[in-house]
Amino acid sequence: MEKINPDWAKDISCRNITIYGYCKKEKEGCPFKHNDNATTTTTITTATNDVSSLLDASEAATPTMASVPKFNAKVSASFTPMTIGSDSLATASTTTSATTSTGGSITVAATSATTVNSMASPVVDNTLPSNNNNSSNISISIPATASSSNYDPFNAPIFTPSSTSSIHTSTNAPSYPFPTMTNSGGININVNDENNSNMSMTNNVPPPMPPPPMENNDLKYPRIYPPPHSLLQYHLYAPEQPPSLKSLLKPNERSADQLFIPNNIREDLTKKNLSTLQIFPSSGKVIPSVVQDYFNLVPLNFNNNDFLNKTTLFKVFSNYDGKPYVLKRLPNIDKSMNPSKISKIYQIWSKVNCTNLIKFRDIFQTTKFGDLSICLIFDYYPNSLSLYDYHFVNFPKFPITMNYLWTYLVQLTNVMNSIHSQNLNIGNTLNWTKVLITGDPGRIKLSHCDFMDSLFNEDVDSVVSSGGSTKERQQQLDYKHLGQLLFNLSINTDNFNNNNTPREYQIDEITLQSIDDMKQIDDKFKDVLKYLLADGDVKKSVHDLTSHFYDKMFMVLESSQTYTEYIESVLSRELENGRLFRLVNKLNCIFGRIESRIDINWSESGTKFPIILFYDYVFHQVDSNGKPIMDLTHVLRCLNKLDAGIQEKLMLVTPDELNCIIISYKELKDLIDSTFRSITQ
Ligand SMILES: Nc1ncnc2c1ncn2[C@@H]1O[C@H](COP(=O)(O)OP(=O)(O)OP(=O)(O)O)[C@@H](O)[C@H]1O
Repeated sequence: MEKINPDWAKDISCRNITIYGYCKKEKEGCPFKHNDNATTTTTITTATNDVSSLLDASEAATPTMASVPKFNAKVSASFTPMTIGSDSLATASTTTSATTSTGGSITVAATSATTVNSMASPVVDNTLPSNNNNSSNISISIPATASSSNYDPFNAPIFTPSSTSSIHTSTNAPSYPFPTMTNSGGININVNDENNSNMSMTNNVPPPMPPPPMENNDLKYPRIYPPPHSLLQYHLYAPEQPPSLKSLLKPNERSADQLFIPNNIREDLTKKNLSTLQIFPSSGKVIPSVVQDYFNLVPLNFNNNDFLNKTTLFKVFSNYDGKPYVLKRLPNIDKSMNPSKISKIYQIWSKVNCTNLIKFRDIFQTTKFGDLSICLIFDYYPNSLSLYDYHFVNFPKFPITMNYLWTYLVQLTNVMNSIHSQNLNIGNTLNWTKVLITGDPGRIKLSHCDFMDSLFNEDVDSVVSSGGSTKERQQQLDYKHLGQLLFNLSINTDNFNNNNTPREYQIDEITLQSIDDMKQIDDKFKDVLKYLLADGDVKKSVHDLTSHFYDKMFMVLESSQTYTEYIESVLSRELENGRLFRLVNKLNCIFGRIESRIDINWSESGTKFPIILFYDYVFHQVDSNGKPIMDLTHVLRCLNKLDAGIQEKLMLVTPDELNCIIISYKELKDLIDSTFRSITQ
């Protein structure tokens, strides 16, 4: 070790004080200055090889945070391997093996020259004295208060997003289709706007909502939901290639878009997520903010222009399990309704489990809407459209083909079978506004059964009466309702080409002749319609019904399975994302922690130092001019090798290129795993 000149050392603050808050060798004759703890600007001299003092000091008591300089990863361990013949490679190759880590397998090579401990170099001032070439005097500014560690997120001022978009103040902005009323928050909601009562929603994604006119400007919530800046930009993803380029690809080649989820599926799922997460500026008066166990009410049937007195649908979140549900409110309930009837309805209907029926979850009475309402809770299927909207209203319209008709028939037979087997009936809710399309290919769910009838008209015991003639008659009527629905869809297939409102025929308007007259559907389907709509004493059954189209059930099964396999293959492309995300999370959890700044294990001679170098090697690559490089292939390759824990070795070099570590991915993986485990225990 070089002898230290006490004359100049006495004016220089001891590095151990800076790093650890005290110096073990102070009483043993350490020549550096020790009585200057209060200063916030320190000078470190690195002209010595005093690594041992650094190590010794670490064995003592825990230093205080305030005296510890901030570790700056950016200036510590970023290295890009240079081309052969460059200076740095020459430096690296002339290194001599000096120390070995505790694991025994991590080789640290160090030059005879002394290095600055980058762990202890927070804010570099670059005020290097020009008269001393061998030593690096670096001025370090330590903030008087460690701002990051003192930050208290709970006491920080609340951020209230606000938008300056002119749309908020525009007097021409369309208003809500709700009754005019003023609430405590100053929201003025206007119902009588004819232009807006038919608010069209492509794929049922509500457009960004324009704000209601404000009475005062003190409102603290964002006025557009979702805020425009949070809408995803789909075009940022790999666009599909034109067919001409696609055909040039060899069988083993892939274009960028083929490596990811197809754009249409991603867009669809993203829109669904967006709808699920959408919130509404509830003031607590017009729409209550909490109803029983449910909160964040967002109206779903925007066309409802008698908001207070009609049945209303809301998307809600459950306070119990955090999932989204649909709350259907039946207003103005008779106060004399027996609560036991309500609970019986729940017991009966919640038992029905069928993939083609939206699950009924809960029922309760509430006065939160200003009257006595009954609320029914169902599963929520974002962006689902009724058959009517899907085929006749929404843009683009989907033409009704024979395949759609068979698919619908099979699925609706399935739901009818499930409901009848529980001794229940569907009722007249089996129509094209209550059957929802929830996905491809033509996946449908019945959204609602006749709860109203059960609640208001029937004796609740008749709802469960088994084999009773009333129930049987109602079940037989379900076949007619199914026939009516399918007939209405069939007869309006041509409606796709014109803009006429589709005509809805009542059961008694449908004749055998009108079925025969339909040119657009095949004879087999006509037979099914005739069976469903036939009058007479013959008792209809699901068994007899399916005998008319059992071969079509195979077709539906086939298309459903093919689609499932397609979706599985798409899913498998994204499989690695989760794995790599977990790995990146793991790395970020252990890297750059405040406590690691004072931990000797994370110092240049510590066992964890390879993690710092590896992190910079993966994410902070620079080119030979020091310019940052963004090479995702490099990142992916390194992370995959790390995850696999292969034996391949890599050389990690400190930014000053004076030290390097040769380590295998396997050793790195073990090191990262053990470090992660130690902080999660
Ligand atoms: N469970 C659900 N998940 C997602 N969206 C739904 C659900 N139920 C209904 N919707 C959406 O709400 C729209 C309106 O549904 P529905 O016709 O049942 O309500 P409504 O107009 O209040 O009914 P009613 O005719 O009883 O007044 C549907 O077309 C569908 O887009």
